[in-house]
Amino acid sequence: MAEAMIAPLVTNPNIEERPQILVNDVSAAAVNKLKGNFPTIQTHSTLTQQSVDVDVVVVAVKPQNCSSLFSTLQPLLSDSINDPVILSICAGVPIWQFCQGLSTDKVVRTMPNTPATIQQGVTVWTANGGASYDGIFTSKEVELCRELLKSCGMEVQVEDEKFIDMATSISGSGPAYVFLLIESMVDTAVHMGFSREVATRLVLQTILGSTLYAEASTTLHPAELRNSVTSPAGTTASAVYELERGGFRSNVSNAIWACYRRSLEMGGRDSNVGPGRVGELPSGEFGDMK
Ligand SMILES: NC(=O)C1=CN([C@@H]2O[C@H](COP(=O)(O)OP(=O)(O)OC[C@H]3O[C@@H](n4cnc5c(N)ncnc54)[C@H](OP(=O)(O)O)[C@@H]3O)[C@@H](O)[C@H]2O)C=CC1
Ligand SMILES: O=C(O)[C@@H]1CCC=N1
Repeated sequence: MAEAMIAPLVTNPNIEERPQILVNDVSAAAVNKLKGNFPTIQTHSTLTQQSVDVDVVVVAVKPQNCSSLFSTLQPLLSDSINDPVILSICAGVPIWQFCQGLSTDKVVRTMPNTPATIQQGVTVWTANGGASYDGIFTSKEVELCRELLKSCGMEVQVEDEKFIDMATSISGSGPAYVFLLIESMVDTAVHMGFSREVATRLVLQTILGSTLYAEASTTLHPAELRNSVTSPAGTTASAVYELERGGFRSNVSNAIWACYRRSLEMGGRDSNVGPGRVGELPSGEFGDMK
């Protein structure tokens, strides 16, 4: 995911002042791949003081690697001359764990997605403190984070951390649901006899065109757009009947709830939530997240 966020910073022609990017990754293969794709960035396989004397430290390790990263990063941060903002993209890991592990309050939690690679991502984010972050960050620091996230596409700032776990299940993991739909449609078209190339073109343009059409028709409910495709006694009605019979809507909904539960679970929270479950949805107010 870090690579998806670096790409627009290096390649977006609309960025006037390119930031200096230092990347640290314990995986030599990951470092080599990044260096190969983006020769202008600096890469290191061990963290150095130089890596943290920056404005923003983006933490993009897997959630299960956070505590080991914290033990290496914390001493460097306490010696840092810059007191950088820590911007996490880690699914599930709550802000308080970063504050505790890194001895800083300057933590921004985000949930980006991979279309960032082509500046078509959406990132949901919040700064520690929510609406009252101003005792923790300067407005310049918050705006710097916003600019960084904007380079990846759309950014949506939320005031309550609970929305980050929810966004993980919609926009963070969402591209995988769409890619699975693409794969299913293409494979069926190939099964029918289309070449893979034509099948892929038909499916991608159908999804892209439908998305742009829905975006241009915000006064219409998606059901109205669907109804306008569905001729009486026609082909679409037969397809939609089978999708509904197979539980399409509830499958999508169950998948999203499962994703959300996993995000809560990874943050050590009560994850027995959702339809038919007894757990309470997180209230999510800052200070109430532990
Ligand atoms: N993939 C996605 O679409 C999205 C991912 N995220 C979040 O982004 C984070 C990264 O996910 P993803 O990019 O898929 O994972 P990857 O495993 O591809 O990337 C993480 C990289 O961090 C390296 N690493 C592990 N420990 C350390 C350490 N202590 N210091 C430096 N580098 C380290 C890993 O090396 P090694 O492989 O050797 O462990 C790996 O190269 C996760 O927290 C995830 O929740 C958020 C939104 C979307
Ligand atoms: O699968 C994951 O855990 C990460 C977080 C959101 C998308 N990918």
